[in-house]
Amino acid sequence: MTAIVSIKDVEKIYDSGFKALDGVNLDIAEGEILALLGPNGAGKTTLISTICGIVQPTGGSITVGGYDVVRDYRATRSMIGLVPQEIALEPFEKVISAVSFSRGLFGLAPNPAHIEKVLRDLSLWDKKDAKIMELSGGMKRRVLIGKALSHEPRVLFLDEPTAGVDVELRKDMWAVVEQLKAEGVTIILTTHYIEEAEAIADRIGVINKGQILLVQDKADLMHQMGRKLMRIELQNFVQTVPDALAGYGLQLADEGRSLTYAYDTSKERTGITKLLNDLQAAGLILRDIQTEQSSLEDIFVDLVKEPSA
Ligand SMILES: Nc1ncnc2c1ncn2[C@@H]1O[C@H](COP(=O)(O)OP(=O)(O)OP(=O)(O)O)[C@@H](O)[C@H]1O
Repeated sequence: MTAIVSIKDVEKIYDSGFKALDGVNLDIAEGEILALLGPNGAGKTTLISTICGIVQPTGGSITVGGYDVVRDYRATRSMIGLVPQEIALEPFEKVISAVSFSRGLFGLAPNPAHIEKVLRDLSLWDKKDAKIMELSGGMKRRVLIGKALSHEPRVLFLDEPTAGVDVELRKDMWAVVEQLKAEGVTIILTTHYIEEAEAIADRIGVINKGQILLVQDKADLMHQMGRKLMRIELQNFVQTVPDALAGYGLQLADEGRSLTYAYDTSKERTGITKLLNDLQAAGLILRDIQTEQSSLEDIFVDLVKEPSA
């Protein structure tokens, strides 16, 4: 993997003494969409801010395109577009001026053709002369993306791009992200919405209390989610799993009143039919059967839950 962003042992202790990042290591591949999931206060914004050079890490190092974000700040910042969580726009400004002005901030010459492309891609071209105050919330968010894309960045950070946005607009936003990816932009987004990570990410990272708990290909996670658990309630109690059923990896539950069987729904053969026959042959009578599917949500909740005291 060619990493465009490389984060090594990054730590951030704020002046208050609070440790918001605690030894973060993460490589982000050129052209991927990485979703960072985490509960409130997990450190997502702090992590993005350190990569963008807005917050100084108190330990470790970060490179973007091979340049150090602290030492070579101007070089790295010019490669990055940042769409912040909060909408901070000048209400009386016109859409096209807001987006063009952002490009100027990076010391780049005007490029009306690029600005037009950005506005067209974001379906904002017909609103180019509208004042920001005349736009809907969803359009304002798209203006923020337009500003972040005005200087042709290679890496785009989207901090909670669809917080408080309705389902339809959320899907529009996902389509915009997909299109940017097709153009080769690397995208890192933070989100509270698990379905958002499921819908658009190539990889999913989970962060909690300043630590990365998991970074995995979405496809692998989905595979993990394809695992189901079957709980077989029995009429008769059993003390141990009968030898004849040893090959199934069954677990005793409910003090011998149930057996659980884990299987992979993505496999052609789940083994369920044979197991049910073998249960009968072993003299076990079934009272009920339930199945449970693990989801990304379960995985996420399991990862971030507080250990019980
Ligand atoms: N400037 C600051 N000084 C002190 N503590 C801060 C500062 N900025 C953030 N924090 C703390 O660092 C922790 C991580 O905050 P951060 O905004 O990075 O989390 P987050 O994962 O983005 O949360 P959310 O999902 O709520 O936006 C929080 O406990 C927050 O209170």
